[in-house]
Amino acid sequence: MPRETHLEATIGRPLASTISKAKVLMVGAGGIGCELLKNLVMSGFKEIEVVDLDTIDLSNLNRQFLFQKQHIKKSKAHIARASALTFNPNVNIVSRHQNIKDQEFSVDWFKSFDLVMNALDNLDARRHVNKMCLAANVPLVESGTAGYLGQVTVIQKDETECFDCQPKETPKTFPVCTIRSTPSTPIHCIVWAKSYLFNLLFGNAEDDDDEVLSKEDSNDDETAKELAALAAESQALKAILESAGTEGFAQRVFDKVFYTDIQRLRGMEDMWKNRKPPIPLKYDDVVSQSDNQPTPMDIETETTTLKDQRVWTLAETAQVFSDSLNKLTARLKEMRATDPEASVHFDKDDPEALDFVTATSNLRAHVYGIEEKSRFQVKAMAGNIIPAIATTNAIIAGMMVMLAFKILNKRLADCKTSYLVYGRHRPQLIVSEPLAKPNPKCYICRNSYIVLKIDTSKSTVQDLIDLLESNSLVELEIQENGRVIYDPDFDDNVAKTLESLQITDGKFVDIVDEEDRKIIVYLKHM
Ligand SMILES: Nc1ncnc2c1ncn2[C@@H]1O[C@H](COP(=O)(O)OP(=O)(O)OP(=O)(O)O)[C@@H](O)[C@H]1O
Ligand SMILES: [Zn+2]
Repeated sequence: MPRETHLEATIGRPLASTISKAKVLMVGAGGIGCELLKNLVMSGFKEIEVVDLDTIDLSNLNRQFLFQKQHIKKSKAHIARASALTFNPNVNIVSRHQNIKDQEFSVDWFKSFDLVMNALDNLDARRHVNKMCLAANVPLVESGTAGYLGQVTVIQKDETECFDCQPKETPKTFPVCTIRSTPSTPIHCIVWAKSYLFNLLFGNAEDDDDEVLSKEDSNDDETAKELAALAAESQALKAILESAGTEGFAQRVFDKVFYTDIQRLRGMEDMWKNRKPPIPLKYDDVVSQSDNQPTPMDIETETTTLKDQRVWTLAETAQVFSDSLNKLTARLKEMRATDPEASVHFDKDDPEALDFVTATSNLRAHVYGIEEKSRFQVKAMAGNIIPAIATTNAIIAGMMVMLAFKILNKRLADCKTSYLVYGRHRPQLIVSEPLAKPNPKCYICRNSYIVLKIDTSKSTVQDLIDLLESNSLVELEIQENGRVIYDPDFDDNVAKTLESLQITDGKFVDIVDEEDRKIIVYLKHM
């Protein structure tokens, strides 16, 4: 019996035929994507394109069942394709190991699909695909999971809410002074280690201004002074960096951040009126304490699990600090030999980076009398990890296919937003509600989209203004990704070419006219 017979019996021959001809784009081949691709090839889809920018990591294997140990470091998109084909070889899958934001994935390319399915893990990429699907007028099935929670919905231009119709919660930020001067919890120390110290030592100038630090408390005079002092402190640390690779380097960094800087802070009496002041720590004192402690050799002979799960002694922490600092600076030096702008970014799966952040956050916690954490705990906190659960992904991917059936069967009205909710006293696991109408105030989907073909290397901002004005749009304001390019009081850019302002093929430009009408122009270079 051919494979399709059961499907035709279940959903009817006409829909089975529509599905077999539909061209589907799946963005993301991670936790949800692996489940989804397996579902798609098993439920009659025959034309699938998969895009994922990442490679397979050991930590993916517990839930991304299309991947196995021998696939580590290989492209997720290509391996997902190869594994899915073993379930059903009669499917045409195109895999692309690329970022969905790449220019070649133009509006026209999106238009070539009947349906787009998002299996992504970040707001930025979701927002981009949302915009592209609106511009191309292609239905989008959007999904997401976090632990036991999950969600699926459908986005269709002019019919439903888009991804940006409702404001999204932005990741939590911490006031600069809490992180830099007055931490009181382990997460404050971890954020300091990961977002401040790590970037200062191994990043480049662009990495300095991290978004997790909010500037909201920098208004009053005292705070401004403190911020200036902190900036001077960062500069002094950068000077020590010149001696990277020489003997005593780790000790100099240690004494600078855990002794000299803390000593200065401790001298600010007002700061400690209602708080316990920090106690400066010297490298030599820690190392001389270590006589009765296990030597580094003892640590090495422990199993990785044990070393990960218990809180290290102060001497061990100092040892891990200097080892990881020396290894990371050596790595950076090697990278900069070929690219002077190179930097190392914190990655929870990079063992040396995690060692460094665990050691420095715990040394800081020690100085401030805050509870210290194991490497395992630091990994979860620094990586913002909510454990991913295979079952949640499987349920959500199943519901995505049901929505795909309805959309392709032209029954958008039957589609619902569904939430997977978890709670002991709730009678049901899945709660659904009708798709919401577009938010009339949405800046993204309530605008007109136009595609403008223009030579971006020759055309100037003035040419663009003339073109728009000839279409009766007057008193314009032009923005690109939040950057003001032109408004009636700011004409510095009018003579510049679009290309010189990095407004090139595939970019979106926002136009607001005198009546506050918004138009999103999608630029095509020609
Ligand atoms: N801009 C993008 N273009 C293409 N693929 C993307 C883009 N952004 C994210 N992805 C992919 O979306 C997938 C999301 O899957 P998932 O949430 O399971 O994340 P993961 O990285 O596999 O796991 P974890 O984050 O838990 O380590 C990832 O494979 C990721 O590479
Ligand atoms: Zn919207």
